Amino acid sequence: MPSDPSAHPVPAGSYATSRLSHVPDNGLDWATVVLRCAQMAQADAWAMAHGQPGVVLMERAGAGVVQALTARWLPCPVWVWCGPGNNGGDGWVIARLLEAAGWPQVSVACDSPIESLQGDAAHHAQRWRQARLSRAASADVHTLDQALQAIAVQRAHAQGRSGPHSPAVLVVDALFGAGLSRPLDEKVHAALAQLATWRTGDATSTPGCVQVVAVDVPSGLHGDTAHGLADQTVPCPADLTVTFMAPKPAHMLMHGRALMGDLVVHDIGLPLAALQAVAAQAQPVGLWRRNTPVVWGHAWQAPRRGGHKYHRGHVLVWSGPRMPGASRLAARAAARIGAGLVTLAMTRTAWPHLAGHLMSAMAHPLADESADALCADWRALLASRRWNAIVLGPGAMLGLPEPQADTLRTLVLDALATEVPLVLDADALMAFEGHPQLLCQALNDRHREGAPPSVVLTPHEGEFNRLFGDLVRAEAGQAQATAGDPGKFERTRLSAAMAGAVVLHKGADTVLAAPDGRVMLHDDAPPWLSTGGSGDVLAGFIAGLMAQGVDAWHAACGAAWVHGQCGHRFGPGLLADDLPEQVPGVLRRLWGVPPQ
Ligand SMILES: NC(=O)C1=CN([C@@H]2O[C@H](COP(=O)(O)OP(=O)(O)OC[C@H]3O[C@@H](n4cnc5c(N)ncnc54)[C@H](OP(=O)(O)O)[C@@H]3O)[C@@H](O)[C@H]2O)[C@H](O)CC1
Ligand SMILES: [K+]
Repeated sequence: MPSDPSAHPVPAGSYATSRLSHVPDNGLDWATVVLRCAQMAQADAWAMAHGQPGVVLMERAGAGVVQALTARWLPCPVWVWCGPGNNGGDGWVIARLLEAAGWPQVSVACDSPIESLQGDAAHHAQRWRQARLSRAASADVHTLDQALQAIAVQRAHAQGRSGPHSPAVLVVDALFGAGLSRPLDEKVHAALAQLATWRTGDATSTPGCVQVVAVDVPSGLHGDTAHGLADQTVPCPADLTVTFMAPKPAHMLMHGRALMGDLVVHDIGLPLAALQAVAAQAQPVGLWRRNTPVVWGHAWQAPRRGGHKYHRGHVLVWSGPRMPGASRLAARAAARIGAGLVTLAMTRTAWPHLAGHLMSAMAHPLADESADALCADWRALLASRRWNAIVLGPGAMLGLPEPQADTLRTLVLDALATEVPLVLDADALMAFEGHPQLLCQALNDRHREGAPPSVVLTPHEGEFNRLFGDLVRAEAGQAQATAGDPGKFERTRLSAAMAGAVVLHKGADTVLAAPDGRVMLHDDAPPWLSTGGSGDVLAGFIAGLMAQGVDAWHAACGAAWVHGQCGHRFGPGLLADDLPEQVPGVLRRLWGVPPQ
């Protein structure tokens, strides 16, 4: 046995979604979770308490960065900037392993004296020093100021000779990672900002002449929020970021992702038991998950032989007078995903123009001579039969009796007064702009503590901010006085808790949250989905699933997944109208139905 525990063989291996093929029964796997920084530290602590020394984990972390880095760049001058904690510890490993791999010019900058370092970082700083001394090389450590001066010179000398795989200087940012506890001080921020300027290129240098590898996260970015602390700017984006075991929220949220460059999630060998221990501590709501069929498939089954259309539920879709296309998209989506029957409720004036366009869906005309008449007819329709789900919002407002928002608010509150599962989208949410408490009150009146939620709200970022912005800021501000923006995960979680409803916060990084604290990330939205009407289809998918008896949470997660898959299947040129037509192929694959 080698005497140094960190000299154990390092299992290689980057993050691979192929691990999904052997997930255990509860679906918990490193590849399906998003861990907050504190949870990652818990997993590390568990592993250390169960026989995996911290220095070994650090060795594997550093080796993972070197593996990703050497796969991308040819040997070139490297500066490793080490911070005072374990992020810096990874940096010392990286410097040593790069030199061991034969990289000729590796320099280290650290503003903390080596003697002041603690624990695993101190161990690896000493190992770096010994490795240097054993080769009779200088073990000088530079300050960040000295590093900046040297990089300026190296960069100037290399003008015109750098390329994408051989920058004039490669900087490894190992200053701060998961332990960032306060905003960067001015000097460090300025050094990173200078690096960012060189990286993007300026009057005297070409872009890519200086490139950056971030260890865990670009320094200054908080892993949980994807922002700097107290809303400080994150000074220097990376070309490559290597994090460990599982992505953190910042790696998955769009504005964090944009700062990461290429992302590698490296397996440092923490066992599944460490994750299970963290999950146990996160009960009763569990860990934040990534949206895959593994986590909702059990709640939604293929239609059975012998079933009939009434088993598959009846969806009622509110159709506004002037934008009937939106509600028709939602109706078709609900039917395609399996609802047995779909009815569109529309004003009598719109009825002749619209009813002829409906084939499988039914239409129900409502009086529209006044807001009172319309609302009375709507209430009568709500009470007239056993609806299994309602969609209200797509194209809902334009053309309603004035004041339009007041009329729509009444229609929404009437629907909320029933017990029918409900999707509130677009206009139905915006009708409550300036009155979020009114919506939250009605939602909470219907939501029974301990019962599964029965309403899904589907705002995009703009709608979310207009509806919940102030409430969430106030709530988050009370919890964390100086932390700044709590990030999309936390904002969505807070809104769901306040509303007593599932909130599906749309975007390329859709975050879903339930009132009990469950949080899910849907990070698989292809760019083709950003087209008019795409959200209307999503609302229809959710209602179509709820009509079949799927609870609001699993319906929202399942619908988001189907929506993404439909986008992938169609690809470029997608119109929202195309999405429902992709559902048969998506479901065929999901359920393993053999091709025709
Ligand atoms: N499984 C894994 O993910 C592994 C991760 N590893 C690496 O470890 C870091 C996290 O290490 P940690 O020591 O917890 O944190 P940092 O190195 O990021 O920073 C902590 C030290 O920095 C000080 N600090 C924090 N913010 C600032 C600031 N703005 N300015 C100056 N100094 C700051 C902090 O001081 P305190 O006063 O708050 O104590 C600490 O001294 C993770 O990111 C990975 O890179 C491991 O290698 C193992 C496996
Ligand atoms: K870093």
